[in-house]
Amino acid sequence: MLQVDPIIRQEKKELRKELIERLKSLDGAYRKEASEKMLNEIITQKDYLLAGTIFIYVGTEIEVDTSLIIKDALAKGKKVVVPKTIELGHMEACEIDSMEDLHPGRHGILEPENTLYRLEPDKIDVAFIPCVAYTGEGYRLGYGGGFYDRFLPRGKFKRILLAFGAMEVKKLPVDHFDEKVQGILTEKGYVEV
Ligand SMILES: Nc1nc2c(c(=O)[nH]1)N(C=O)[C@@H](CNc1ccc(C(=O)N[C@@H](CCC(=O)O)C(=O)O)cc1)CN2
Ligand SMILES: Nc1ncnc2c1ncn2[C@@H]1O[C@H](COP(=O)(O)OP(=O)(O)OP(=O)(O)O)[C@@H](O)[C@H]1O
Repeated sequence: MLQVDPIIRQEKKELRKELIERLKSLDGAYRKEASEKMLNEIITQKDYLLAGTIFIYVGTEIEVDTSLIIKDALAKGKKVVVPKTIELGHMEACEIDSMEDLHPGRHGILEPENTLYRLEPDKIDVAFIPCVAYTGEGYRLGYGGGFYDRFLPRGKFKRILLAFGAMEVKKLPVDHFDEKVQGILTEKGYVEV
């Protein structure tokens, strides 16, 4: 069994609550402008340019509007795979051909209806990862499902966090199973960690 430190778990829980509130309170105009800036950043980012297959989350109302990037990637003939949740903590990467392949699933997150077009994680070149908070060192805090901590070790793809700069924090509680990212893309630009 995986050992979870109860103190770290509690710290994450409290921080998550606070940061989800911060995420919700971001101004709509900031969200829109930042999402557009992220598209402009990404289209010049080397890993994205070279990628044949990208794994990218489908942003909700409060997250980055990743539909801009999804459409750009599809228009450029890249293979686009997105998360499809199977059960708590387990997601698979499924290919889409257009935004119309997406339907509301758990928590209203848009996802493909079935796993018919599932792709092995080792076929992914770059993964764009969500968070509710991140540090400059590349640690992230998600909604607490442990989805990404389990998924990321299944492939050797480049891991790029895609988030609002407003969600950066100085420090996060880190447990032994927490997976880091290699790059951070925000509206302020792209940095490697
Ligand atoms: N846009 C987007 N897609 C994403 C994520 C994300 O953060 N953003 N995820 C990032 O991981 C995964 C989905 N995250 C989820 C997190 C929680 C639950 C959920 O059902 N939670 C339960 C309670 C969980 C618990 O018991 O702790 C619930 O709220 O009922 C579902 C999906 C994959 N897709
Ligand atoms: N590799 C793993 N194997 C088994 N369980 C795991 C693993 N990683 C995380 N977990 C479980 O998932 C729970 C949630 O982890 P954590 O709080 O780090 O999620 P998160 O990073 O916020 O969420 P997400 O990855 O879904 O965005 C942990 O308490 C732990 O029980």
